[in-house]
This record gives sequence, structure tokens and C-alpha cells, in this order.
Amino acid sequence: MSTTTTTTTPPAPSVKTFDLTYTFADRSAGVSHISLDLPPRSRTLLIGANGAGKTTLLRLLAGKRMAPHGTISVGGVDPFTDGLEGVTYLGLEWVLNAIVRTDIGVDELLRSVGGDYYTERRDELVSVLDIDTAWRMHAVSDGERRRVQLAMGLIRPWTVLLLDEITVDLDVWSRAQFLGFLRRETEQRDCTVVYATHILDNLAGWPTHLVHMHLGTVKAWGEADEMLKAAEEEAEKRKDELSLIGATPGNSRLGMLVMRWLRDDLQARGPRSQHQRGPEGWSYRAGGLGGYGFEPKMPSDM
Ligand SMILES: Nc1ncnc2c1ncn2[C@@H]1O[C@H](COP(=O)(O)OP(=O)(O)OP(=O)(O)O)[C@@H](O)[C@H]1O
Repeated sequence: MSTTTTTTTPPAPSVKTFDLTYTFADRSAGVSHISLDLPPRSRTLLIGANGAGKTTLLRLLAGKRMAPHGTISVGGVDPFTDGLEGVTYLGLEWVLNAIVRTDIGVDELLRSVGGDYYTERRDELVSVLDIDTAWRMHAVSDGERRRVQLAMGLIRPWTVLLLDEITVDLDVWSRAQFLGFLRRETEQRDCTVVYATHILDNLAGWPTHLVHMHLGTVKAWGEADEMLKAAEEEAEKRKDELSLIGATPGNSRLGMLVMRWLRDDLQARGPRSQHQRGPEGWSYRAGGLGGYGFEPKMPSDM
């Protein structure tokens, strides 16, 4: 009798959505008609104002909410129905996990998530995140706790990492080291990162792709370099504030593009009291926006 060994190559960790629409239990729209195709090894930034739908999208991608059949493919599978092997989602509920506030040692915590098995990754993360393994978790600062949590979440080699702004407590240096680690991961392994953040420090040159979300929709997405170049050319033509990029050393091209997106979004949406969200998305109440003289300003206008 002969035996055949079949080796299955795991599917490449792309992240795709096909006209994804999700409605909350209260029938309000979460996200509407989102189609994305983020390739393996990409590092995508999800950008959008508060309430734009970033967390909702990440939770759908993580299989934490049930999307309509056939509208999401993460690494070739539906994350809700086909399981989540290799997909790591680090968001608020993970941050709030009570165990990291108890009188427990870092070594013990890291061991509990595979630290003794993935020793190289553990040691690298301990070094990158500047963790003292002698810390007791009830007696560390918020930022120190966050660094241990990040190490815990990243020790197992994920293929798709979905990050919902969880670096707020990190000091600038630690965050830069952490971003460098993620970049190396995508350069050295077949893995993909989608990261929702409002903090643009040290992100210039980091993302391969940008996704601009607004009121539950994707307004624009694509390769970061192309989008930044197009924005710069557009700004040159319009002679608006983005043309000042070169003369504004404190602001990166990415920072200025995001500022403009958010300013335009706010202008388009208007004050919160003037709109409402239904199953079909956002709509504006009678009266519109015009009479309010509402015009958000760029810092350079102030
Ligand atoms: N469980 C829910 N039921 C109904 N509406 C919800 C629910 N969760 C979120 N929303 C609404 O969906 C919209 C998008 O929320 P989401 O948390 O995805 O935004 P976000 O882009 O992540 O915002 P932020 O930058 O503030 O984290 C918001 O208007 C929010 O009020």
C-alpha cells in the first residue's frame, strides 16, 4: 500500500471585502458597500474620523461580527464561518482583559501565550518593547502594561494582524520600535497588517496602502505612495494648503493628507446634530448645512 503525503500551502494572507454592508441590531448602518483588496505582506492604515467605521470593519474582518455570506475573505476564508487560524485581532476588549492588572509576573504571562515555544519571537519582542520580565503586572505603568500586552498578542506568529489603535499609551520611541517590528514581520514572513490609528507619528513611509473611511464607507483606498503622490499633485494644482508640505517641516505628507481628508469629511458631514444614520447610511435633516457657516479649518488657517 502506498501512502501519499499532501502538503497544503496556507493561502496567501490577503484581506478582501466584496461590497460589504453591515447593519447593527438597532438597524443603523455600520459599514456600507465596502470593496477592498489588500495584498499579502501589505501594511494598511485605516484612516477616518471618530465614528467613521474603522472598528466595525476590523471586527468584521476578525470574524467578531457576522458579515453577509461571501462578502469577506481573509487569507482565502470567511473569518466568521471558517475560523480564524492565524488571524490576530488586538482591540479594546483585548486591552481590557483583567488578568494584566493582577499580581502576576511577566514571565508567567508570556509563558501562558506560548513564550516557551516561540522563544526567539519572545526574546525579540521583549527587547523591541523594552520589557523587564521581572515586572509584576499590578505594579507597572499604563504604557508598560500595554507593552507587555502587545508582546503577549504578537508572540504566536500570526498571518493577518488587525490592530485597532492600541498603541496610545506607548512613548514615541517604543511605538517607533514596535512599528519597525511590524514592518520587519511583513518583509520577512508571509503576513499582513491592517492598522486603524489616529496617531501618525513615525508612520511616514510605513504603510504600503491607505484606506480612507467616512461615515461607514470607503471614500478612497490604494497604494500609499500613489495616493500621496496624487494628493500632492492635486494640491499643487489647487494651490491649497497641501502645497505647503515642503515648506512645513513639522508635518509629513501623510499627516497633511490625513488632515485634509478629515477636514473635508467634517465639512461634508456637518455638525452631528444635523444628520442621522439609518439602514441605508447617513442622511441629512431638512435645513442642510449651509445656514450654519460651518467650515472646519486647517491649523494653517487658524
Ligand atoms: N453596537 C453598535 N450599535 C449601533 N451603532 C454602533 C455600534 N457600535 C458602533 N456603532 C456606531 O457605528 C459608527 C462607527 O463606529 P466605529 O466604532 O466603527 O467607528 P471608528 O471609526 O472605529 O471610530 P473611533 O475612531 O472613534 O474609534 C459610530 O457612529 C458608532 O456610534
